[in-house]
Amino acid sequence: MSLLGSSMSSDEERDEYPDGTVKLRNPNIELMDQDILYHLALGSGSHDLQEMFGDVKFVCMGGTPKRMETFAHYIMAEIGYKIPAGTQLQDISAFSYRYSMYKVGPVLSISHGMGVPSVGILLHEMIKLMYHAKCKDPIFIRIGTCGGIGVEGGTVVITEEAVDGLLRNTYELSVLGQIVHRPAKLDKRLARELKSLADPTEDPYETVIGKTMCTHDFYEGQGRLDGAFCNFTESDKMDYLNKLHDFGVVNIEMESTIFAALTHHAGIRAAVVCVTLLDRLKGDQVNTPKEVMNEWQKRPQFLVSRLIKKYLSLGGLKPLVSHGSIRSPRRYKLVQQESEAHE
Ligand SMILES: O=P(O)(O)O[C@@H]1C[C@H](O)[C@@H](CO)O1
Ligand SMILES: O=c1cc[nH]c(=O)[nH]1
Repeated sequence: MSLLGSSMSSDEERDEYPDGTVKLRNPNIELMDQDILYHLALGSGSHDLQEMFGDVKFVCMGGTPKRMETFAHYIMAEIGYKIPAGTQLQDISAFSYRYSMYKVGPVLSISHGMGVPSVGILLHEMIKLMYHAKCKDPIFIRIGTCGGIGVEGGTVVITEEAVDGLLRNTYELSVLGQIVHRPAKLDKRLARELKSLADPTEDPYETVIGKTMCTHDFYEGQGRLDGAFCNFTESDKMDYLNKLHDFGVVNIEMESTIFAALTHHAGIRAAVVCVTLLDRLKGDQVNTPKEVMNEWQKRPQFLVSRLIKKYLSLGGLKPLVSHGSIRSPRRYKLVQQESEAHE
């Protein structure tokens, strides 16, 4: 059985080796002398990727470098991970000038930029990185922001299903001039587990679970009246947003379909957790003060940290040391079996 369980039914093709390492659905890669992960400033020939990343269990992604640097420092304190005195967390991908990546023991924290193409390039390279590093059962989580539909600003939304602008549970792309569809499936059990980690008595905000619509544009694509162009009326917009609401869409963002589709295609468990910056049924402009929004952006991080600590069974108490002991896959396995026994 895989280390952290699996969302795939037995009749589906599993894209993992039996030991839980990530298998690529691309026969070309293993025939190459080396694989350059260009946008990460890493490569299988230039770096010992297994030594650098072999212990990774959680790959956390979000739009901005600042958010992911903040998350790296936050999770470091939460899991009690120590780096040598006098050193600092380094941006591993700094020289790509594209994405920022921080490693905190078993957790990677990476910025993905805005929109499907940007996160798509990163996902290809991160999935290949997991393969080259022989990571076992990594979990991918997007920690994002979004617009809410019928929920207040500051609400945390866990995606149960990602749909595109036509409300299809799929990621569509063109390959060699042909339209290809990939199911945009997230791990429902992981989503429910995240929801169970919300604390309705302690958290001064709501955490909900529902459908997420992923668009290719922030303005017209999300039915905003305040872009540089707009050919529809306020009433057209409200009809559309109400239709989304009736369909069960709780939030709109710009990465979830490809995030769900590529992780599913790679047999990787994944979740999307976003905070709403506004309720789109009440307006279009994001006008909440920056300090408030910065606070809100930490809310998905709190939830993801609870999940990571649950899997590492730390409760924020047991300190980890850099490398060495943290790499024991056996320990992770025992912890997971215990937590499954309690479900
Ligand atoms: O994770 P982030 O906050 O970047 O996600 C959303 C979707 C777009 O990338 C961006 C639009 O403001 O925010
Ligand atoms: O309304 C919003 C807010 C954040 N991100 C989005 O994609 N849409």
